[in-house]
Amino acid sequence: MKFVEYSSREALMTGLASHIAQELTAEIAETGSAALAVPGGSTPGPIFDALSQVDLPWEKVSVLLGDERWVPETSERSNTALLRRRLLQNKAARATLLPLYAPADRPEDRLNELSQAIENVLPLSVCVMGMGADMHTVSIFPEADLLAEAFAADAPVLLPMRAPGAPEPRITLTARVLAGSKHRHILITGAEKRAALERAILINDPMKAPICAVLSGATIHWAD
Ligand SMILES: O=C1O[C@H](COP(=O)(O)O)[C@@H](O)[C@H](O)[C@H]1O
Repeated sequence: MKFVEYSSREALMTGLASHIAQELTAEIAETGSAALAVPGGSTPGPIFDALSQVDLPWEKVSVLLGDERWVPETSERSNTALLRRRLLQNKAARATLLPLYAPADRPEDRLNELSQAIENVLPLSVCVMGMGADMHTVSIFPEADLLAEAFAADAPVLLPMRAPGAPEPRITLTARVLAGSKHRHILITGAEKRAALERAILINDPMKAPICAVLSGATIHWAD
């Protein structure tokens, strides 16, 4: 695990966006295509804005979320809507979105079809993850119903997830897929999340602090 501290949030967002762009460029040069997984929530918007302007062969890039709230894109809680609004714009409009939501009452109803499209692009080239102050990452929350399943070595690509800290059902990539990505980045801002990360490192138990499952080999990017 590597920890990088930036002088400001702006420096973090532009620095990490340029790092991601370099990794995608190298992957496309080597294999002809790339898959980028990104977080939702309130933190990554400025990285999406910066990335959307980067000159890349975006038509060779598949983009997916690490997790989604099971709500339609018309909801203000939709991570997919955020992605469409901030990342899949400008030059990055040519990228292919692999959806984590399809209209249905429950994630279980669409899990197979959503998983199949993702299976085709594994391993992920670049995976950026966020973290909540409760130490969850993607939608793997402490006390979630399928917590142990999300950490299994033979876990499926996607799992539905329900947790006390999440107001709606979720769908999430599992730890196996996240840890299997070629490049892994964790994006956190502010003193509260830094303290939560330090607590997680001390706890060192993914069942209590899910972020622990993806720390090994990852670079943590932080600014106050
Ligand atoms: O619910 C979620 O939370 C985490 C953290 O979000 P933030 O608003 O604190 O940045 C996010 O990484 C995840 O993708 C999202 O679904």
